[in-house]
Amino acid sequence: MTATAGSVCLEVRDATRSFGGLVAVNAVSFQVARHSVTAVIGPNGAGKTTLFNLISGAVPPSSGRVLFEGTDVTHEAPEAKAARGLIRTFQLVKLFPELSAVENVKVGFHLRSRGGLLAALLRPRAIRDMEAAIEDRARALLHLVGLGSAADLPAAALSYGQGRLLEVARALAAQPKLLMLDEPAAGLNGDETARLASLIRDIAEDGTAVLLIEHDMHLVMNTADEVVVVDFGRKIAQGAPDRIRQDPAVIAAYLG
Ligand SMILES: Nc1ncnc2c1ncn2[C@@H]1O[C@H](COP(=O)(O)OP(=O)(O)OP(=O)(O)O)[C@@H](O)[C@H]1O
Repeated sequence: MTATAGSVCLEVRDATRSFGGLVAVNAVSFQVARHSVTAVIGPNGAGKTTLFNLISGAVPPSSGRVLFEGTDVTHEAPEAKAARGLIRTFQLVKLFPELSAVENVKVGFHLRSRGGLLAALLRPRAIRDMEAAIEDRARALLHLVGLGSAADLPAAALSYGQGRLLEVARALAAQPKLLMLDEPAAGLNGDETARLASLIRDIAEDGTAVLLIEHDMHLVMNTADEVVVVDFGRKIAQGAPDRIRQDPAVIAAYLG
């Protein structure tokens, strides 16, 4: 399957999901380009979380397709998608509270490094080298998200906002090609949101496509290249933030 070759990282085609008589996601199609940030926005209950579940594999679609890097992954489990580089963080922070920040990030490496681990187990020297490389990389990622000085603190000692940033660092450890963020700014203060916005731009510029659900319009307008707007399960608009802000259908959805 080469239909999404080139600059497209993710393609969602006519994704549909019903729950009983309710069509939570209704024939939604869009693409996410490499090096780009795409935001999915919409009123409460519009279908954003269900759409994310269809893409990550947590919920199978009733119909439609999901293509990742040109391959049809519609019916793959979340773990298989993660191994391909489609990585999602969750709305709830699920960190290991007793482990240090750097240990939490190291957990992220194992989301994608299955084959290499067995080979390393057979060679103790290789394990030590690998562990040292992972430690260095984990500390570099903490530095990137602004938690360099908190590397050795237990995750339980971090503020809520720091915990969310730690979760992003852990997701980056898995070397995503596509990073899916569920409401990453929820619960963050203004400074943390500003740091997160610049971090998201850096991640995209480094080559990882970012797809986010976000209610914080300031973050959306400051980070997204492309905004997909859903309402009652349907895509009602798509485009650059400036255009979306003035779109009559979007304004009506939010006022209505
Ligand atoms: N497992 C489920 N069973 C039945 N209905 C569901 C299920 N999951 C979601 N829904 C319904 O699908 C619709 C879309 O929900 P969804 O959570 O995807 O919206 P959302 O845009 O993420 O909302 P919010 O912004 O409030 O998180 C809602 O009407 C919701 O009640």
